[in-house]
Amino acid sequence: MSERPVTPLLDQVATPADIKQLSDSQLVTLADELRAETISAVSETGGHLGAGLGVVELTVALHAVFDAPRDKIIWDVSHQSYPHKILTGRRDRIRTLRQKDGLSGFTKRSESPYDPFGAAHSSTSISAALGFAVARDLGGACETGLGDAIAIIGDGAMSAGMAFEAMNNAGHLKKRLIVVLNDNEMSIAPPVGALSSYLSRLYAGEPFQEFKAAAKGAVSLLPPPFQEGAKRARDMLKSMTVGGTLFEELGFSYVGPIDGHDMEQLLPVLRTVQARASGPTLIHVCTRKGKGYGPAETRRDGGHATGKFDVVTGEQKKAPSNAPSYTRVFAEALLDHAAQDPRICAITAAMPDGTGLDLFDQRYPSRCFDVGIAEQHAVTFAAGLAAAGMRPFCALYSTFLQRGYDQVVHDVAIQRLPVRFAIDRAGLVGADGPTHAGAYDIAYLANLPGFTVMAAADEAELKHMVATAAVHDSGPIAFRYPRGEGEGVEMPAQGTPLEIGKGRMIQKGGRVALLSFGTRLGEVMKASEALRARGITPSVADARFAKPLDAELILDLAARHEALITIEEGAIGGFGSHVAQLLAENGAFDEGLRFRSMVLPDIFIDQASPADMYAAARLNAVDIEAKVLDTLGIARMSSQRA
Ligand SMILES: Cc1ncc(C[n+]2csc(CCOP(=O)(O)OP(=O)(O)O)c2C)c(N)n1
Ligand SMILES: CC(=O)[C@@H](O)[C@H](O)COP(=O)(O)O
Ligand SMILES: [Mg+2]
Repeated sequence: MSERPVTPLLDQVATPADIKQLSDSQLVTLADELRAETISAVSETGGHLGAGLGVVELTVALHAVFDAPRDKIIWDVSHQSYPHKILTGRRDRIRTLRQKDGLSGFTKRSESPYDPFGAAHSSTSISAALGFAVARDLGGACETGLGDAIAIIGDGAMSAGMAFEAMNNAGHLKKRLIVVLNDNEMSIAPPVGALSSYLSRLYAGEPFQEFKAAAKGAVSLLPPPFQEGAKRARDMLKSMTVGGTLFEELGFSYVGPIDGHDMEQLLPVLRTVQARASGPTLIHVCTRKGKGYGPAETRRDGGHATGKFDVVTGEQKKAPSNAPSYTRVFAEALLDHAAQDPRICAITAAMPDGTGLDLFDQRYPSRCFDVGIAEQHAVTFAAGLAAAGMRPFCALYSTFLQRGYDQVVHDVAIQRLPVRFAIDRAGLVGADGPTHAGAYDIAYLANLPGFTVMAAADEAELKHMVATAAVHDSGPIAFRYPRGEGEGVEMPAQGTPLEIGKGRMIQKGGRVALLSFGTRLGEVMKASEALRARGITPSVADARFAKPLDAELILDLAARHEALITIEEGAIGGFGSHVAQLLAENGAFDEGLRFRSMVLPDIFIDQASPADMYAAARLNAVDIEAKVLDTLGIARMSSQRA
């Protein structure tokens, strides 16, 4: 395959209207070209590859049959939306995907009228589509008009409670709503759970071929209300879905399963549903993640996400690094503790590899739980385990823990249950952008009575924090750490539990104290070096705890310096706010202390490299240096940034 594919039909498609001019056989060719273009683009940008490749035919078929943007095509998670972007006027920018100032890796309302609803967290599509459908029937207004609402949701995303809340409501409201269940038998990792087994049973040994043969007369293959009476249809449906499906019980007409890579099945089924559906309809489409690109198809994760790669060999182009990732440090530290303590168990919500718990699962499968995309359940399940004397580590990305917040408050904190929250991807994560930023956990956890909240300054600290959490039985405890590699510091042979609520002095200086919480400590030290060259040696401390605060350390810093500046990788309302409260309550401002708090700005920062995102957030060394100079009232003649 050449790096820049030859794409004569794709070249004719500026918008979906052009697709409607093509014959069915041309649509098959268009799909091939679209697949090649997707592979080529992602090879240059990196990103989510496998899911998009799995829906190439479905994307073409949807745009051929439905009338976007009037009809609302809503991609769940939307990591599979790159082919959709190529067909909807964004092909000229597709090679900017996930880059600074480029296209988002997800659907985004501000990016295109063909993205009626933004996403990146899973299982929201059916709810959103139902909202559009109900608004349409209530006479709502939208610039592009309101037609059909079509949610495309994966089998992994379908396992989340929110999808079922939406199905439950949709089945009750009985509005015309189309759900395409894209079943590739994959989440990021192989899917888990009873629903996954159920879906497999729905098509185990099922008659794709028979369906294909008969698909041209698809009306006769479809269930009421699409077609009454055709014996052949009834017989076929019987063999496809013995005894009615769960979806039918929820009030949906169920169509399928069909082969989602076969236009001869997709097009007639979508056309028939488009022409005849009157209520909620679920089309069960079977696809393969990574379809049509060998290196993706053969990967364990179906090529879910990739760095830049060589199209011909599939080889990734990422430069190797010597520092261990924070995730790995966490995972290995937890294994050490689990070896000593059979009460330790681990929970992930569909991210075993991303959280490092795949290692735990290999070593201690009976104590490791992948609960699927179900963060709410993960938290309360962990609470139950804790209440019964286990020592659960609930390992979630900061951004996904947001979904389990009521459970954190109601099931964990109020009951003072010792659930250990290992919060990965804390801070800005780079190419996934604002939907995945771990920006809020400090604020939303440190405000909870009885919660202990830590942030690791480096990978050695992380090891100590895992040890701290392992023995902390008096209430909930969280420790946060970022995506990516550590600082390359020397590692202790084993972690040592930290004294709860005690920070550490890193360097003693004068005039200004820099109080860091988390991995900005490296930038703080760089800023300190730059300031030293200007004749200012700041004191530097690592707070380690946002809750409980080290009041003694902080008040002492306040008493001994003209200025105190906090730095954290979190939104307003977090560590700095707690420090401000402490200082105010203790009269530190009355004594004339100049206090500044460096936090993530009150905006959603678009995707870029983490360093660029931190530059946008003004949290890099140069910004810390500038803040010190401003705070001390020193002119910044040679500062690097105005
Ligand atoms: C709430 C939430 N939890 C976890 C994730 C991480 N995540 C992104 S895609 C994905 C797997 C989705 O599987 P599926 O819906 O089957 O789509 P596929 O990739 O197989 O097409 C997961 C777990 C997420 N985006 N949102
Ligand atoms: C779409 C999604 O939510 C995940 O695939 C996410 O992009 C993974 O992020 P990491 O690469 O940080 O594991
Ligand atoms: Mg899937």
